[in-house]
Amino acid sequence: MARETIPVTVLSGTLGAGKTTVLNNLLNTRTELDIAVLVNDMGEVNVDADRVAEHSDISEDDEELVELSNGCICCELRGDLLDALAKLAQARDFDYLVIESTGVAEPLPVAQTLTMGFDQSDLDPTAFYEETGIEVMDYYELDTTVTVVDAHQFWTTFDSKESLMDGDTEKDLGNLLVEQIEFCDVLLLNKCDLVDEETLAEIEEMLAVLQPRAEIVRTEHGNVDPELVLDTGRFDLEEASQSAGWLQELREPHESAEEEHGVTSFVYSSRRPFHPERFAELLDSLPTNVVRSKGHFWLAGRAEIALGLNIAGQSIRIMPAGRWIAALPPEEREAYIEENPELAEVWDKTWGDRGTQLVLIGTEMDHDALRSDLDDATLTDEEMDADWAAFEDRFPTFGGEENAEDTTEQNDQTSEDQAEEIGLSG
Ligand SMILES: Nc1nc2c(ncn2[C@@H]2O[C@H](COP(=O)(O)OP(=O)(O)OP(=O)(O)O)[C@@H](O)[C@H]2O)c(=O)[nH]1
Repeated sequence: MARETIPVTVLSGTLGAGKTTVLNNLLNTRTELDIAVLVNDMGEVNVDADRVAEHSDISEDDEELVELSNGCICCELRGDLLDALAKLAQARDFDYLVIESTGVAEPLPVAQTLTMGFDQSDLDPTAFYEETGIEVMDYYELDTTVTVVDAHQFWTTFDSKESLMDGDTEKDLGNLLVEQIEFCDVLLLNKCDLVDEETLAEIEEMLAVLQPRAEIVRTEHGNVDPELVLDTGRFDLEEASQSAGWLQELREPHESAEEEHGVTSFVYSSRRPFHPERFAELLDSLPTNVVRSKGHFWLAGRAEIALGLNIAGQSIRIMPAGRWIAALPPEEREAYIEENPELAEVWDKTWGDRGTQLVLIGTEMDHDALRSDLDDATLTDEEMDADWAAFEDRFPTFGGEENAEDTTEQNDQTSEDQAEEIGLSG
């Protein structure tokens, strides 16, 4: 069967969710596809690759089993990933590639690496690429991104403050889980044998709100019908990047009806700034049934930039979310408003575009109580007239807050780099 490009499935999922088990199942299930495998492991010894070799027809000496160890393919090994795949495609004939990423990998950068290659990405070209000019997209096409979710650990992951080191970066487990859920085409809810029906239904409800686009499939011991994860043609970078539930909710806010298991989402909007101390206290004591929150907010005393909020389980991250249009030099501001006439509708005479928009997703949330708590954290009429700079402010400050450049877009992919975990309670 002659193909122009080799389709690729990427398996993500937190540590121990069952990625290797799924992979072994795929390799052992009779399919007419000749599958090559790339396994990424953080350690020096690629344990997962050993287990794939042990449990399938692919041997470790086989060129169709590629190991990338000692790092993560979503960060420091991105260039190595491109090289390894290009070399693999040159050396061997096969129909399909499955990549098992480490439990700490973020799926978006892996997908970007595979779809953009060296030419369009910020990666330094490797010697192999300089020499051959061969790009990974010449051979491959990302077909399906799959996230394996551990049903047994699901709620505990959100309740814990555990984090893992990925190289020099500390990654919070709740955050990783949410990122992996929010960026994928298929969600495998694995380890269903360990969880009762009620809990499974509750998790499924949450998954569907966090990621409305993905197909959700229950599995036990990674047993999945290959047709659901191989050659589905489901992947689309643009769609996948825009598919997170919180993003859709921000675009088209609606009060979601309570489902059977109480999972809901809503958008909180306000045109008053938060009082830094009261808002910090509120975040400190946020009920644990708020599982996810995302958006930007206006903090009194921060006239230049919007701050971004990223809550996943117990992890709260604050990052710069872009410069207020109102804080741009007059000429730029006017040019921007001219290009975006819809801004006129929300423009406030005094404060311009400053305001707050947050999506909250959770189980059995009391929307009215949360809205009222959030309202109470905004400035009172009296405080509106006070000196905002005098308020106690525990929120992080960011480089360039005085003269932030080119951040008119509410783009948290770049600002995630500057994200700070706020140790509000500590
Ligand atoms: N009870 C039960 N155990 C499972 C299931 N799926 C996997 N396991 C077990 O869970 C453990 C972790 O599974 P792996 O497949 O290694 O998970 P992984 O995601 O590859 O783990 P890392 O590579 O360490 O991130 C193994 O002991 C599996 O046998 C399941 O559906 N039910």
